[in-house]
Amino acid sequence: MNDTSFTRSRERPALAPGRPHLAVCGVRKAYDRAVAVDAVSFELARGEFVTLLGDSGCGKTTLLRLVAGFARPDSGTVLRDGEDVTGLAPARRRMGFVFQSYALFPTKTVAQNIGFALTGPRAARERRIEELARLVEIDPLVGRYPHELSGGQQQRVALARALASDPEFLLLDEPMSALDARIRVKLRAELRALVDRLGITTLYVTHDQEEALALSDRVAVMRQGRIEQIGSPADIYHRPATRFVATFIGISNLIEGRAVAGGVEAEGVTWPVALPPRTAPGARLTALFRPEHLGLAGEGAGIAGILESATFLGATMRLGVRLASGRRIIVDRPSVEAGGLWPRGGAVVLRPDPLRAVIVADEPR
Ligand SMILES: Nc1ncnc2c1ncn2[C@@H]1O[C@H](COP(=O)(O)OP(=O)(O)OP(=O)(O)O)[C@@H](O)[C@H]1O
Repeated sequence: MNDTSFTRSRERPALAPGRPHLAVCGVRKAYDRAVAVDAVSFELARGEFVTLLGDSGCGKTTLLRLVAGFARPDSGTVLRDGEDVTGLAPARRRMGFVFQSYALFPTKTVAQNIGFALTGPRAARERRIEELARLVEIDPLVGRYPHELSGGQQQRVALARALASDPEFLLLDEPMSALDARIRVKLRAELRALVDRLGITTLYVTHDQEEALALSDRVAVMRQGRIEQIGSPADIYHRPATRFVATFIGISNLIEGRAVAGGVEAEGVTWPVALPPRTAPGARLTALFRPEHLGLAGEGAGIAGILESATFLGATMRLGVRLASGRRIIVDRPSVEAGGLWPRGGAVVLRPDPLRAVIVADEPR
């Protein structure tokens, strides 16, 4: 989006360092048949981009609506700069919203949609609409009606409308889900650059793990109304706390076995991994090996198997290895490695990287 000069109309008070811009404290919301959000707590630092990620029905939208003020929690509080805003109307929270289903007004032009909530003298409103249209790169289209726009263009208008009130926060609920993959990737990069430039604190909802990892400073993985883990994309991917998070994000080889010196014994071999402190010998554990955490060789020391499948994915080869126990392990190797030649049906050995594997808990602690 355009790098136009976009200045905030109000000065922000200086904050004590470390005070969260937004804090959600023990928020719960139940409907007749379901607890949609259950004792959720998290914080957003000023300017931070946090994504709520989870399957359909896990409570993402409800949580966003509670933050926005469209729904009231049964218990818990929402704090903005330390001030309790739980009872405040949405319009008074200094938050802008973009929802997947937040349809534009069909009988209003782009300019009228963007300026819908603007007040003040006409000339100032028109200047502001122009500025916002330039910001999201729809300035040539301001005279059009929504049905004359592509899906991506409509979401740009929705974004400009959300920014019109100069919000401190942007809340977005699956804003890209109606768009095709190429537009989605382009628009999300632009969105991130835009909120960074404006210094807006952003809470984003998606069920798309790739989108969450690509966009966010931190990702909150939700399951059944709770946040199961919140952390940087690298943390969530490389150090998932639970089995659920490990399987929800990326591809995982989960090895269940018993603690022995140097790792976990399973499938008749020892899988090298650092054990948590004070692990009792013989304790049941689950180790996670991502596909790229496993080296592969034609012979030598390692875990023996048969190469069953090899799929060319461009940068990587995805290899399926069958162990003597019958267990199938997925391995990703750079496709340039070994000349990219992996004979199917041949004997191979797996070489797990002990520095990369982690132990995951069955349930959140
Ligand atoms: N207004 C409502 N009345 C009754 N139950 C509701 C209401 N809104 C949500 N729920 C229930 O609360 C739970 C969480 O719903 P929510 O829409 O927050 O999930 P979600 O993670 O956003 O799902 P999706 O990705 O499908 O939008 C679901 O079981 C849902 O059926």
